[in-house]
Amino acid sequence: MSLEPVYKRVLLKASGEALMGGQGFGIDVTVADRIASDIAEARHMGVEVGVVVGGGNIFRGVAVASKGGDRVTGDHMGMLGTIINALALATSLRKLNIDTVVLSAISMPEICESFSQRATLYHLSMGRVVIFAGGTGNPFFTTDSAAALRAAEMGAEAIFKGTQVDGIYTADPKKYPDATRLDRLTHQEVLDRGLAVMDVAAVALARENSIPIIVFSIHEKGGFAEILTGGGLKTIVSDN
Ligand SMILES: Nc1ncnc2c1ncn2[C@@H]1O[C@H](COP(=O)(O)OP(=O)(O)O)[C@@H](O)[C@H]1O
Ligand SMILES: O=c1ccn([C@@H]2O[C@H](COP(=O)(O)OP(=O)(O)O)[C@@H](O)[C@H]2O)c(=O)[nH]1
Repeated sequence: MSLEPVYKRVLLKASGEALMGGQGFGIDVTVADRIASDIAEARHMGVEVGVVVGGGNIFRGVAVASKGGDRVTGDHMGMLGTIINALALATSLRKLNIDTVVLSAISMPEICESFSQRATLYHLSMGRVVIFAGGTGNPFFTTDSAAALRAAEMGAEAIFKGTQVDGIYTADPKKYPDATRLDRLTHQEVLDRGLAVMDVAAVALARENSIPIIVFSIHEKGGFAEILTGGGLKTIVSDN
């Protein structure tokens, strides 16, 4: 029995670290395949899906800068990492016969299409999963900000932040095991309480555009579909 989804058009943010699985670096194909199967389930329910993939499993600009490298070059490396991840996830989706297109914020026409809002809306209307690669295309930003930006551009009803933990806690649960999960917050509360599950710029952009953020664990098989039908463990960030 499959339940009706509560949402029709959503943006899923999958962190690069999630794709790494148990490895120290790179992409674990079994994890990419599993995340793809969750996205396929959403498509089979008729939900239109845009995906922003992170790149933290390959490079982070700050890590390059902390070892004496140039931050902007480091961020360029990070953004290229997100494109590698996007191609891997697209491959996993196509293995499941899910029509998928990669749109990159950094033009590389031999490899994938360039991002535009017009292309995004066209591909969504054709029933394709749209994977947004290259973050925002600018250094000093994150793929969380790209998620908020693309969600606004595609008219997503909500941002689904698939992460290592099953919601927003009173403090980072990895550092504070006594922290408790919060069911509901406003964007302003996330900012005021410094709940660092998503960066400030991303939360502020989502707030400006009245887009709810739903934080859930990307590691639960079938979790995305469950959250889409209104169930599952999660935190909802919304102003109403
Ligand atoms: N208040 C909080 N509630 C939940 N997670 C938090 C909180 N503060 C920090 N975090 C951390 O934020 C991480 C989620 O961000 P995510 O984007 O998945 O990871 P990364 O930034 O490494 O890519 C969690 O793994 C968690 O350790
Ligand atoms: O708009 C963006 C998005 C990403 N990045 C770079 O790409 C890296 C990987 O992205 P992110 O850290 O957001 O990935 P995630 O934490 O989701 O794996 C970042 O550290 C930045 O160096 C960037 O410069 N601009």
